[in-house]
Amino acid sequence: MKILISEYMPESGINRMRKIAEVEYNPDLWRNKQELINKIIDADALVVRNQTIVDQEILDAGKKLKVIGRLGVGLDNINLLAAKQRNVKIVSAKNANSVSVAEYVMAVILTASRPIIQAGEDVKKGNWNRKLFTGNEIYGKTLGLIGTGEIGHRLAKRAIAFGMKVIGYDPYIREFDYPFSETGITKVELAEVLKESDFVSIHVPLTNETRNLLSTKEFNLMKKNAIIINTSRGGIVDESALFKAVESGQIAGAYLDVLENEPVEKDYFLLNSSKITVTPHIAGLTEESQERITNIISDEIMKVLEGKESLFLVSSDF
Ligand SMILES: NC(=O)C1=CN([C@@H]2O[C@H](COP(=O)(O)OP(=O)(O)OC[C@H]3O[C@@H](n4cnc5c(N)ncnc54)[C@H](O)[C@@H]3O)[C@@H](O)[C@H]2O)C=CC1
Ligand SMILES: O=C(O)CCC(=O)C(=O)O
Repeated sequence: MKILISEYMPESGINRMRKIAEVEYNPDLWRNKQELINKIIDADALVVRNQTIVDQEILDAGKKLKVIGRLGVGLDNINLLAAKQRNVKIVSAKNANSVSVAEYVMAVILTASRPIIQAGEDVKKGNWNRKLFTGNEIYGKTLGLIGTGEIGHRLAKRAIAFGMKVIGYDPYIREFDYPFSETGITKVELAEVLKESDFVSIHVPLTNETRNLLSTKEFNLMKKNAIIINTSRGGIVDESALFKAVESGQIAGAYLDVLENEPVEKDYFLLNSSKITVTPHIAGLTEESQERITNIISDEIMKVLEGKESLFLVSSDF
């Protein structure tokens, strides 16, 4: 059997899978579609992160393909319907990086509120500007969540521990899975999240419905001091409209871990705003989450290839 890995995977997972199959590891393969097509022809399994676009053409080429392992959560880079039609199973690492993303968002909220890095740099210049670096408390501020699933409810728990009020919009959440009484999130409509929040954090998948979910109309509802945090997917926030909203002072700023087209060059227009901070899709990337994800995905791929039951199969009911 052959397992093809087209993006970065920690060595421990690769070695685990070598016990049952030949493993071809090429972390840059996602960049070259033709090479991926050539290599997938005799692969039984494919392992990807979020950069390999697994479209119909790739799935057509993968005649022997039985399973795709997603080293993470978001599935917007995989044509799920085409995979289902070809009986290719998908395993994903549900919630294995949720704590990492929740902690990243808390770090952003604290960074936006207290200029510690800037104050430290100023002191190194020989200054002692105490008043200049007066910050804000996050205690009593409102965090608005768009999407209250695995990441959203973990973030709520952490924000509530800091004394924040947490409201959330998620029309599809199942109360049975995530009881709001236990998560501490007050369930509201999207407009209320936008009107009431000091921080708006996005935690929904990229779908036809969520593409450009936040654009000019939505920014116009927001407070002037509000900060948008997007760790979810580029494409959910309309980037041109965001740039205008931030530069015109309609909202205070944005922290984006994800962009519509990744990676970007240094002249990318969003990087020209001093009020927008972009990080290179790292919210879920910690040593701990990577170990969890690697173990789950390598184990689950082997289970599928050996005909055993996997509890990490993505539902084909979409
Ligand atoms: N930047 C990073 O490193 C990472 C990014 N992600 C992204 O975060 C997303 C969310 O991850 P999880 O919380 O684990 O997923 P999840 O599936 O547990 O939660 C997503 C929630 O969004 C809700 N939702 C779906 N459509 C919606 C809509 N139109 N309006 C409002 N709510 C809607 C669902 O009901 C669900 O509760 C992933 O799909 C992925 O794109 C996930 C992990 C790491
Ligand atoms: O760490 C990665 O490769 C991507 C994480 C992510 O975006 C996800 O899990 O959906």
